[in-house]
Amino acid sequence: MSSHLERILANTRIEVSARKAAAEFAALEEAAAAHTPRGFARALRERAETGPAVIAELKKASPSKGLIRAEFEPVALGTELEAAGAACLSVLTDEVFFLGGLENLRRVSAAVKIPCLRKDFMVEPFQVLEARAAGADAILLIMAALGDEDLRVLRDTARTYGLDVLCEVHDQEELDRALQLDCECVGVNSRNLKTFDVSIERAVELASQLPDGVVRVAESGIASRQDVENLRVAGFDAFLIGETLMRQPSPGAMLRELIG
Ligand SMILES: O=P(O)(O)OC[C@@H](O)[C@@H](O)c1c[nH]c2ccccc12
Repeated sequence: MSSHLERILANTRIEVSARKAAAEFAALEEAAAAHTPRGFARALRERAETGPAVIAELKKASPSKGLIRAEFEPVALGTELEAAGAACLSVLTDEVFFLGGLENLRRVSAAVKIPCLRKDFMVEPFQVLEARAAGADAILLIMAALGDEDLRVLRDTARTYGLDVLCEVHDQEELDRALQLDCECVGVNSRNLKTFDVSIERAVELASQLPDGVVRVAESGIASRQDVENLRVAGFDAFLIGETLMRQPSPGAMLRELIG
């Protein structure tokens, strides 16, 4: 039986190779050159000095929760969350499972000043070019998704394009691998992508293993100000929050409550 993650990755590979086959590389390179990456890790580190640094995620739907937000206007959401104090944004670009898209990233990134993460399942370097061309300032690399060699190639490509990397782990073994990759940010995902179980306690446990040199990001299942506080006390600098914001009529008001 294949896990949720394997299903998503299989679909991603098919879609990426189709887009790559149809791509106009000169136009993509031109769009990439027109976007100067805005220091995702730096923005988080600076914000963490004075309070919780939130990466607010624009997520319309997910395979674990189905439709999360029916009325989904990415630019309005992004600007609202920026005004409410988000340090960075995360924009889902997977179309099939998360009802996102690169077009959302392109529009949101152009409308805000804060750095934007391309949230997707990165399996090959072409997606890094796409990310920067769509205005991304950082990409996500999921340790559970790929072997070390593929991850290294993606990290090198991100460096070439000046994008920061958020390395996602959910256990000690993945954390050890992530540290070998030497990424700017390490995220502990409280959601197991193979089973979709969520456990914030697991993130708290792993926090003490994260070195000082990286931006420590707690991901998923953060539902209250108390959750943010607990994770902060455990040692996290930054908090990736999607569903809790997206379920609210006013995500900005909710964000103020979480960090205020
Ligand atoms: O909506 P939540 O529970 O606040 O979670 C946000 C984010 O952590 C989650 O969307 C996520 C974490 N890692 C991922 C990898 C792919 C897709 C999505 C994710």
